[in-house]
Amino acid sequence: MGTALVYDEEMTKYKLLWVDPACKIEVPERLTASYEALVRSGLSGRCVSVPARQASDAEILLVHSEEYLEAVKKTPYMTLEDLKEFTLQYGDVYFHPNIYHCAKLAAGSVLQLVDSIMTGKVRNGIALVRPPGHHSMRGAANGFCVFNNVAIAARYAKQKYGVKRVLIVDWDIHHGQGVQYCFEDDPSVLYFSWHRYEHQKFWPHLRESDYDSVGKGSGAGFNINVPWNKVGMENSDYLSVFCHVLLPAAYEFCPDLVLVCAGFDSAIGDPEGEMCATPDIFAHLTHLLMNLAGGKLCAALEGGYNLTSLAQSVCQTVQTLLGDPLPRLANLRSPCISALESLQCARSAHRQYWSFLKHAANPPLPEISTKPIKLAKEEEEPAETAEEESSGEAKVWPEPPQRSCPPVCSASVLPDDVAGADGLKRLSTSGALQPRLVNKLKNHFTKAADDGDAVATISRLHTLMEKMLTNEIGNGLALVPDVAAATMCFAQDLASDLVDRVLVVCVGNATGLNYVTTDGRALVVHISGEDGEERKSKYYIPVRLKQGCGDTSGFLQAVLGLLLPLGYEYDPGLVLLGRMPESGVGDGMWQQLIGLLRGFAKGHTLVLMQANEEACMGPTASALLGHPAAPLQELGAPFPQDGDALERLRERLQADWKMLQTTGRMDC
Ligand SMILES: CC(O)(O)NCCCCN
Ligand SMILES: [Zn+2]
Repeated sequence: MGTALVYDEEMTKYKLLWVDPACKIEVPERLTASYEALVRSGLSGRCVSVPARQASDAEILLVHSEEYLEAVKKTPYMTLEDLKEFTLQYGDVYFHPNIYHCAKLAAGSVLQLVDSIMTGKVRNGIALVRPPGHHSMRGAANGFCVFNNVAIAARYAKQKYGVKRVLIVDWDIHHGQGVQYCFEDDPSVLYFSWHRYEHQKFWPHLRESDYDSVGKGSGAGFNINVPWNKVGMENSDYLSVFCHVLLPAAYEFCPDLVLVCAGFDSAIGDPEGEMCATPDIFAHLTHLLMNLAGGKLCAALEGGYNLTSLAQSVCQTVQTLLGDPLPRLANLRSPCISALESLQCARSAHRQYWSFLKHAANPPLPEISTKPIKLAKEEEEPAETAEEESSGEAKVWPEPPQRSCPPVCSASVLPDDVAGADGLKRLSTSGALQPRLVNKLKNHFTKAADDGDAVATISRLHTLMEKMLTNEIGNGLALVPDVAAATMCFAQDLASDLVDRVLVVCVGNATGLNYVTTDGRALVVHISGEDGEERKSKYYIPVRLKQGCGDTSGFLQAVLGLLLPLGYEYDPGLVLLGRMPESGVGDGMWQQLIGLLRGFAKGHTLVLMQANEEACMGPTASALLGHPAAPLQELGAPFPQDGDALERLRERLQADWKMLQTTGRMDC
């Protein structure tokens, strides 16, 4: 199934008609720059074009009051003076004779997206709209927003399609207080927002934007705020919050639909956010949400005021929605102290509501100051767009890397003709495999299995990997006689000769995985139900689930809170996933694991399975081909001792692995 793109140039036909420094950045060019970049890159041609439509009164009234709607209805007939007068009653927003029409189109566009996804016409999609929506409230416009496009879409999906649980992820750099107010007592909508806050010194200066606003009444726990108290946040800060807060909660919530308040003012170069995360981060943020809700993801444009980073970020998002391999995020740095404090505060505030946080450390939280706030300097003279910025140095960043389209045959089980015993000889004569390597492999393998099929296996694996690294195939699946032996020898000999770093993930009990990985050429994470070999090096990480890999919630916590952050920090050139016989891992969890691992190494994943596991071939190949993983059943809490052990392991490892940190010094 495809990716929908909703865009209508009518939504460019309104603009600021008077002087207002706070609103000058919200210009029609935001939409044209985004759309034209999608056209130029060929991405719009790969999407299913879905027409915009006007939201009806009834649909708008799902969120807004009648008096507010009636008031906005009058604006098309107002004089310029009346429009200015009308605007004064709201904050940082402007009206225009055509904005009511565009606001109905913006809201209706997101509803069109919801229809296309819920009726199975497409898998996912994005609506390029303005005016944005997430600040607008039941009875008020605010922050360039008139109708709350995403809040209306959430209510619409529940009413029309009986959707039980909606996840709203708001990666815009401003707090969508309109969305928070709409659902704060509603446990069927989980709202997650990060936002520039600077201890309330940044617009909209709301005390309820802080991390301790967790929702009210039966909605307690279903509102997650992560305030950024400093500017300059980077990719690693964003990914840490996804891995250690959003994703565990999102999977535990188990949504039927994911809506994204896709604001790109959180990207580098944006005058509002002043953050340093690069446009390719949105490829990963999108990817990390795409295995939820069976892939039903609907993104709606919110903010984004640097036309260059906005357009690049939109393209990165759409290209991921289309299923293309992700760019590698090179040299992630450690999350900064301020980000770790925000992460820690959000986790502590939600500890009582989420089982994944049950065993999280619980240090005392800093006092939230009650003294009156001094507005940040830009409140007097708001920042100009990055292009026009004369004073400050204009931010520069590298063009996001090219992302090759996935090769046609993206998952491949090598035909047997390569498997012949002479396979290796051919490889060695072809020079593909240095003779010394042949001997090394042979003596490794001959111990493990009889000479014939061992050699055959090696040649098969090598061919698969070669094809991957030349991008002839995206990823691969190999059935081998002995997964443990194949994985071991592959990691130590085969792969490390062809890529600089191999992430090896072993699932299930296995003996003899005696990895000696001290040089960092391979990072081995072994998730099993038994005690692995004790940790010899930073690069061998046994993760033990006392309940075994069949315990999906424990397994998922290990994947989200350990494996993902490790993988991002390690940044492998290849991922090797070995499924040991009788691993006990469920198909759904197995598909989620493959889906998430595709985010590394530009999707180059090689899966090794025991030859006799035909039953698992289908689900594995489906996941390798990028089909969304089957939604997991509602997750119970991880078994106490596993939850606790995983938290203790994470705390022990964070000295070596910065992306595992979740606490800063609490001196804020
Ligand atoms: C949609 C949005 O979140 O980007 N609006 C930002 C309004 C800023 C007003 N100072
Ligand atoms: Zn914003």
